[in-house]
Amino acid sequence: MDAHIEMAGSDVVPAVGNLIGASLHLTFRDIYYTANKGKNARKILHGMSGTFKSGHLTAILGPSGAGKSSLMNILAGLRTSGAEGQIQVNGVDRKLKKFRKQSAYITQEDHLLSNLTIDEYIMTAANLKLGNKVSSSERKSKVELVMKTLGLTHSRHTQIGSLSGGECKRLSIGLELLNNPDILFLDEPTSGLDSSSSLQCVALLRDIARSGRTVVATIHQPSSRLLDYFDHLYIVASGMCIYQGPIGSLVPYLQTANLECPSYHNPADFVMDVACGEYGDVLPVLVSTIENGRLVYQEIYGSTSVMPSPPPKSRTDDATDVTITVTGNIPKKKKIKTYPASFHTQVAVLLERTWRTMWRDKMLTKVRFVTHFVLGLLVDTMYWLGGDDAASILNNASMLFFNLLVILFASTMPTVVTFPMERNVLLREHLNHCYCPNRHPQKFLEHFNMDESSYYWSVVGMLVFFIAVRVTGYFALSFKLKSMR
Ligand SMILES: Nc1ncnc2c1ncn2[C@@H]1O[C@H](COP(=O)(O)OP(=O)(O)OP(=O)(O)O)[C@@H](O)[C@H]1O
Repeated sequence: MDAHIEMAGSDVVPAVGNLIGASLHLTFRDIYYTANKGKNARKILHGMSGTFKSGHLTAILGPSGAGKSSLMNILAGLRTSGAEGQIQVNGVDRKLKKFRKQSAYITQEDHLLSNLTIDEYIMTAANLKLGNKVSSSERKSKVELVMKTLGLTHSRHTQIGSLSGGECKRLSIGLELLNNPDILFLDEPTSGLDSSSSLQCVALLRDIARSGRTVVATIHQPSSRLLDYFDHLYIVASGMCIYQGPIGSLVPYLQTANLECPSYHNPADFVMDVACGEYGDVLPVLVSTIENGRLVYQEIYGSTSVMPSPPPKSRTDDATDVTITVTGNIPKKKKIKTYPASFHTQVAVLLERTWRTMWRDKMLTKVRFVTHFVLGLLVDTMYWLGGDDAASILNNASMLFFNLLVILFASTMPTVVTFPMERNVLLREHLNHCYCPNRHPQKFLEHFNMDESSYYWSVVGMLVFFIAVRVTGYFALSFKLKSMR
């Protein structure tokens, strides 16, 4: 381990120890996933099972297009339509609403506002996620702890735009750690990082797992050094599980199917080649040996053991396609308070954040000033002396209407146009019940059967409509002015 990693490790372990997570074991059984409906339906996952234990860092490994992200999205509750199967937390069927509070999902790309410093970013997130019930001093100490945990204390006053890829990734992880999730899902946390930063990031994840959390990460082509940090390996090929168990047992397991990993060869590279079919059609053998993830390959005994079996009776949960078990009386629905921070706190915190980003983004602010000034001049020329005459009362009304339109569109347009880019951020925040627990952007698009291209077309349509309203308004007004003269 190089000096860089050791520094991160020694910084991280005691600090993470203070952020203890409840032990939640995640078990899933017979997960099927079909993308799209009707003619375009495509089966992606074929009855996968598995178990991810708390205190373990699990890697989901597999070639591109094998179904890693699909599986993780289903387990995280991000994807529900088209998915079937049973998902349990500590042997009890997953309740999606509760599970979203217990888990966090960190996407591959870091969607961070570049103008804020680490300090400001974490404090803003703490104010929103921890809410008013946690005192200001407690919030501050939690922020300090998270920064120390992630080794970000030294760069606390650096703006996000100037951070390295590794620091951005650690910040994304830190933001999710604030509300102390018990299960952490990470989609390709090492993508775009150099080997040293990747090791540092995975070492951090292992320390987080050691504090009693379940940490699951999809990973692409890990080096053998990186692989050593993981406790548990779950290998996916063509939507099925071909191995589940400790890293050290992978090579002996492959030997049972007459697949000999060459000496000094990275087992991860070898198993990827196997998964891609370079060693013949061995996938059915491997899938049936491990029973598509129902079994865990044991390192010590060189054998497989059966996962704890979930109870059989089930009905379909209305929020998901995943089945849930019915036992005894159904408890009365409790009203769950979705926002930790009050409405006023949210408004105040977000206004402050917006003000900071606007103030620091001088270029955008100048462009906005110029745009409004030019628009103001245009409106002025169009309605010049319109209000002097009582007969022009209609012009006054139309000017007020026009101004309202400008204010409305000018303020909503940036949000509307950047919505697809922001979608992942919203999605993540949605999962953590941060700001918008009931507004699921992906669901919103699915509901209206919209993909991103149709979304863009609707934005273009709105723009055309806006321009048409303005042009007709202008001609109608000049015609009216002429007829009045
Ligand atoms: N909505 C969809 N419609 C059609 N095909 C889909 C859809 N979603 C996923 N797929 C397909 O399912 C397969 C698995 O996708 P997934 O993103 O889970 O793979 P992956 O293992 O995570 O790949 P990568 O490592 O490249 O991200 C891919 O072939 C993908 O094209």
